[in-house]
Amino acid sequence: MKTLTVQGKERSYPIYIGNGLLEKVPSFLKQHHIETDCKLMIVTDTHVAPLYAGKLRDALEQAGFQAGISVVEAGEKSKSLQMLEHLTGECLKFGLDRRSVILALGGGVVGDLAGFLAASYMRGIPFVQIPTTLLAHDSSVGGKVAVNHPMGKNYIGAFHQPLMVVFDVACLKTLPAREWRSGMAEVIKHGLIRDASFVEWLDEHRESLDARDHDAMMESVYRGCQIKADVVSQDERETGLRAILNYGHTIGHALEAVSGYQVYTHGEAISIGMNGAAQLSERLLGTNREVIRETGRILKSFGLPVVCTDSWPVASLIGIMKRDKKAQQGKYVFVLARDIGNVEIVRDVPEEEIKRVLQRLLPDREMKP
Ligand SMILES: NC(=O)c1ccc[n+]([C@@H]2O[C@H](COP(=O)([O-])OP(=O)(O)OC[C@H]3O[C@@H](n4cnc5c(N)ncnc54)[C@H](O)[C@@H]3O)[C@@H](O)[C@H]2O)c1
Ligand SMILES: O=C(O)C(=O)C[C@@H](O)[C@H](O)[C@H](O)COP(=O)(O)O
Ligand SMILES: [Zn+2]
Repeated sequence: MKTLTVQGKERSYPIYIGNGLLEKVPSFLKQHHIETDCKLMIVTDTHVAPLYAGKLRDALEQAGFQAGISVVEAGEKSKSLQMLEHLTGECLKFGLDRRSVILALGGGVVGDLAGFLAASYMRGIPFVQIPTTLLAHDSSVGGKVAVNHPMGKNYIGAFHQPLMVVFDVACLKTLPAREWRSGMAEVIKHGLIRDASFVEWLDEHRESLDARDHDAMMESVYRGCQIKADVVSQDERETGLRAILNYGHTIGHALEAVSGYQVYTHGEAISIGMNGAAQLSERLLGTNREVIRETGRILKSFGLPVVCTDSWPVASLIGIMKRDKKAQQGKYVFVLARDIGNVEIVRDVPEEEIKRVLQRLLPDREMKP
């Protein structure tokens, strides 16, 4: 097992990464002074529940804990206020109090939703992130928890750091291929924003990663989490540096929202968004063409899309980007690439430049005005 630490302003917490860690959750809880008289609620989704919820509950019950299970429909649609209200009712019925702990067992959807439940239940109770997707190496670390609003992604949320993150890489073996690839987008993102040698490593280990070789999974999750933890430890609440973790997200979030969360996975949208951001970088920072080519090449080599096959109205995309959380006084803020492994935050990006790049990402001219 490997361990990383996220240094928070008020509190630090560990990220445990290893094989077969689900069974160890009870002992991790006890190490963190969660005693068996604290009620637990496992929040999970309809795909993950039959695979891992029983196993986790059995381990907890054997150790003397009392744990309920709440299952939400798999998919982004569950990141909603309605689902939050439903889960709050489940917790009340099960008798959770302020000493209780929520266990988020699943991908980023469950992590964001159950994390926000923990942030708001009785004004805040502890929670543990137990990620089961590759992408959740990103979402489980850093304490951004949220649900979506009909007008866009993650508009209703909080910063609420978990008690710990327990990443059992064995869970990744059952992940559908498309979700594996989607997770690779955020792994690659971590390399692109901070560590060119990690991008090289990913490139060299593509075959073992595609085969989900244990050592390759461990290394990619470890290095991805390490970069995320390092950034979050320096800027927990996104007052500056942390915004670099949003590379590809200004366009990516707009694509997810415009398509009603039905067409792209988060990682696919972010992949297209990173290609768009790389292209903007050439225009606005004079970044070398080779960086743009390399960005597209590495994403494509992991089976990720870099352009849209469906067409979306540019005006709608622009409208959503205007409401991006990084935007200030109506000005677009983008994370742009100087080089592989080196990005910067650029304020006041001209709308014409964004439109120009969108034209290159979209297939059908008729839909573009
Ligand atoms: N909070 C953050 O910092 C942060 C960071 C990145 C992404 N996110 C959010 O994360 C969400 C995307 O997360 P995701 O890609 O994990 O999606 P997800 O949670 O929807 O999981 C993807 C799919 O895989 C299934 N699944 C999960 N684990 C499985 C397993 N081990 N075996 C088989 N199937 C499994 C799920 O049921 C789902 O159908 C988005 O809402 C995104 O906005 C948040
Ligand atoms: O942790 C962060 O900070 C990130 O930006 C990580 C992103 O991968 C993630 O998708 C996050 O949820 C985006 O946050 P938002 O503030 O743009 O909604
Ligand atoms: Zn993301």
